[in-house]
Amino acid sequence: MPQLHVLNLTCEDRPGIVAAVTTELAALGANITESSQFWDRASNRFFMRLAVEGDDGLTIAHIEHALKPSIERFGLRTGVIDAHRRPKVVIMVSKFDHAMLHLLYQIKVGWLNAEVVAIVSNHEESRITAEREDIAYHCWPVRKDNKAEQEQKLLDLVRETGADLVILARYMQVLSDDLSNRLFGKVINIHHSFLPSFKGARPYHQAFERGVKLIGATAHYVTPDLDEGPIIEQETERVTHAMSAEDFVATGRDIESRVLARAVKLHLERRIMLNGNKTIVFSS
Ligand SMILES: Nc1nc2c(c(=O)[nH]1)N[C@@H](CN(C=O)c1ccc(C(=O)N[C@@H](CCC(=O)O)C(=O)O)cc1)CN2
Repeated sequence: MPQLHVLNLTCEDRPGIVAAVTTELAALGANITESSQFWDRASNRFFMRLAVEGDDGLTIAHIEHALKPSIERFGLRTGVIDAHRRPKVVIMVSKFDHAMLHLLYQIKVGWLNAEVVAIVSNHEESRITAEREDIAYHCWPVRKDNKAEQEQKLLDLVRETGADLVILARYMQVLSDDLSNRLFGKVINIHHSFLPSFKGARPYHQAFERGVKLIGATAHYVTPDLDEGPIIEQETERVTHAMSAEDFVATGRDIESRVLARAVKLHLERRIMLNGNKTIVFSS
């Protein structure tokens, strides 16, 4: 079966990067099936994503070895994954399970290529879903006096399962600075507002009180600063004066679910590259 790998690379921009990299891949007999690139003029940084198909003997090590000349010449930072490998994810949820259920459905129908290795919650509400789906469930209530202990359990779980991504699917606890930094780039949160508006808890009620005409949801990487992480995906929907805050909540559920699932798919397909506190998204 032909091997399919995804390659992300970045370096300071200068002429010759694409020619050099594609020549090295061609020498491996690899075929580039998709190519995306971006030059950030402000930082003079170059970013590229390549989908590379090769014969059944092609490995990540072969690709990394072939790119060594360009890595040295241009100072490339590279990431290579086997696109046939099924990424492992941990889903974290509190009481509202709509975004988690949507992820499980999108995995079930094959739209999202991922294996849920565990569901973690600070409440018992979703245990029945996990048992139905035959997924390990960890209920770790968080209080001020046990936060560090509970967060260490999450770090251990990520290490033991080899999870590639932690998804905060309406998990309503603020992760500590240490945990956020240690897992930076591996934790995606869905915030139930159109950031940067209405950060924090109860954004729909904030929006209702403000009298907005649009509400939305934002998927972002988690950083120590609440709701300030690099934005991956957003969507909005019109609301009216006749709608209550509860109507906002109901309208927002589907937006949150769609936005989070799209962000997770983009991440697992290595279509997102971090650029400072922003993201570059190489959509399909
Ligand atoms: N380090 C971070 N942790 C988390 C982030 C983040 O951006 N950085 N996002 C949140 C999710 N979230 C909004 O999207 C959010 C969650 C919780 C709160 C909050 O104020 N929680 C209270 C407790 C609430 C409760 O127990 O129900 C608190 O932690 O004191 C605000 C926003 C996930 N974590």
